[in-house]
Amino acid sequence: MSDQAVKFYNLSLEERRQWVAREAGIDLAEVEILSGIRGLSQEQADAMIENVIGIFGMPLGIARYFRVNGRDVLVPMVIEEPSVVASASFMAKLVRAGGGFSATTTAPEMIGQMQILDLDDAPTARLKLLEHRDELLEAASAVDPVLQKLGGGARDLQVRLLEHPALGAYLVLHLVYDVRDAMGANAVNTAMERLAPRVEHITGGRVHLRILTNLAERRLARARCTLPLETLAFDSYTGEQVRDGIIAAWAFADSDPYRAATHNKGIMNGVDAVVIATGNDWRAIEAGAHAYAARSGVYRPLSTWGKDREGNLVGTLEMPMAVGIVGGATRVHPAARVALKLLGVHSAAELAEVIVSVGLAQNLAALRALATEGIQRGHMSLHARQVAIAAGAVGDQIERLASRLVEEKTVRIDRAQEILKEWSAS
Ligand SMILES: CC(C)(COP(=O)([O-])OP(=O)([O-])OC[C@H]1O[C@@H](n2cnc3c(N)ncnc32)[C@H](O)[C@@H]1OP(=O)([O-])[O-])[C@@H](O)C(=O)NCCC(=O)NCCSC(=O)C[C@@](C)(O)CC(=O)[O-]
Ligand SMILES: NC(=O)C1=CN([C@@H]2O[C@H](COP(=O)(O)OP(=O)(O)OC[C@H]3O[C@@H](n4cnc5c(N)ncnc54)[C@H](OP(=O)(O)O)[C@@H]3O)[C@@H](O)[C@H]2O)C=CC1
Repeated sequence: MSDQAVKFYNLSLEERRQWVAREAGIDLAEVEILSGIRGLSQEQADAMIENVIGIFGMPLGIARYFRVNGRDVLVPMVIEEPSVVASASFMAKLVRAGGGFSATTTAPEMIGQMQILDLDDAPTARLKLLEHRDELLEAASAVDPVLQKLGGGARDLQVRLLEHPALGAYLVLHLVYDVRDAMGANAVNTAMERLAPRVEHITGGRVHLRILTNLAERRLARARCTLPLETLAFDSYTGEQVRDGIIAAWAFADSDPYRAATHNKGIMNGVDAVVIATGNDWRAIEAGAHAYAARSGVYRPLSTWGKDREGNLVGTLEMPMAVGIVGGATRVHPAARVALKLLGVHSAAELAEVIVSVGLAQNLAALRALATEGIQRGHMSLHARQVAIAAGAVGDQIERLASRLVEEKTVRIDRAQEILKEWSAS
């Protein structure tokens, strides 16, 4: 990046837009679309969902310093929570010193599920389906010739035998479908609905539900980073102390689901913000993440933290990442389109690699703070501006009041209101 030294957060909004346009080599007009100045129109919103009466705004910030697989990337993040964008940038800066994030993905394979009921003999029906595997895969691929031409289509078919007191023995057919650069829900759901009559014919049963699973365990994104001790030391904390503190914090999450839930929430702070900015379905990503975290039967952290032979801190994150760069709102929402351009990603896999890196950075930020000075100093000092606004501050008062709250170490709305009263009385 040409201008690493600039204190981005000290620039005015307009200067930040100009800086982003310059850095990313995109038109200022496009940055204005990303910024919402000329973003989603009422008419576009009206066509996206039902009963529209307007557009709900959210802040969009840019995380700096990310280097993913050797490529510098400015990351658009949509989030209402203070300190997330700042801490993502901070951790990306630290990780950069150790070479940046390395990220990979598996094939973009989603799984569709078909529930088959009213079977005379479920185990026999299962084998019959498997005997027709090739025919069913061919039929499923033929449903979407465009996807097939792009190299996607049906990849595998599995049949599970399940039992429930309400149903007795029944079958669940899994269709593994390569959806290329889409999130893929529509392609998979269409294929499942088309296959159903043939599956009923083969099994003699009744096909009930036909829908993809959000436990996209075949579509994983993985990121890792290595932090030398000198990048971890700060204030009175040595690199060893910070490293070991982070590892101990991770071990807590790895042995306690109550902590793992919060640990993973920190990861999702980063993941969701980019997923939303790019017009992707964050409920799908959330559902997949938590189901994956609980896949062993115990809810566990999605990341790991340990040390390598040289004593460096090493972090990894692995999670399902069903995101697209086509389909859904990704090409409909004008700001999502510019967000994808800013990220410079040309495939769903590349997007997933950036997102999982941001998730890992966010996890590192929270653990670093929790394992040392605690979360409140950094988080609350940035939260103070929101508290000031909630208390009724406007214009210049916001920054002034926020600074005073941080100085007093009392970032509370009642105190903010008191100060505002004092100011209006004087
Ligand atoms: C908040 C910081 C970054 C401050 O950290 P600091 O040490 O005060 O920051 P600094 O002034 O030394 O600046 C370091 C870098 O941080 C960034 N930075 C610094 N200030 C700003 C700002 N105003 N606006 C934008 N960026 C900022 C910026 O990149 C800067 O580098 P520079 O660009 O100057 O060379 C740090 O304390 C931190 O990382 N804290 C963790 C915050 C966090 O994790 N927040 C998530 C919300 S809490 C939560 O929801 C999840 C949780 C915690 O429960 C999860 C869990 O339990 O695991
Ligand atoms: N459980 C869940 O998570 C569910 C989610 N959804 C929603 O589904 C939407 C996402 O579905 P999705 O199928 O991704 O979206 P779309 O159906 O909008 O777009 C995907 C389609 O784009 C076309 N396409 C063009 N180029 C490519 C390419 N390079 N790679 C892949 N496809 C390409 C293909 O269609 P074609 O071959 O026809 O040209 C493909 O089927 C989201 O809005 C989500 O919220 C819906 C139901 C359930």
